[in-house]
Amino acid sequence: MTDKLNDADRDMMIAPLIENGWRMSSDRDAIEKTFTFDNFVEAFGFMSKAAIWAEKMGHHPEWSNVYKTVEVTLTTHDVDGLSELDAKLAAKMDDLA
Ligand SMILES: C[C@H](O)[C@H](O)[C@H]1CNC2=NC(N)=NC(=O)C2=N1
Repeated sequence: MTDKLNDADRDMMIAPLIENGWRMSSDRDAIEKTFTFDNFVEAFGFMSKAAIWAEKMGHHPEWSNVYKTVEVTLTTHDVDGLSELDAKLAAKMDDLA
């Protein structure tokens, strides 16, 4: 099982994501990002591609979609907080968007 990130890991893996539009959740150990696309088809296309990666990784986002906006929250339920898997999935989502 993956471990919860320590402070040094957070500086290395989470800080760059924060620079790139991710934010810390205000109420739990999770990161969040709002992705905005040109239209619904682009938003849903992003979700389809991200879903395939998530399944491949065995690590799944909490997310919702309204028209061209996708709200994403990443955390690792197994450790009740952020793990390396969240950092990896966040970086992959940034690549796909
Ligand atoms: C057995 C399976 O790999 C686990 O239940 C995975 C599935 N996807 C998951 N996704 C997330 N976000 N957190 C988890 O702890 C988690 N656990």
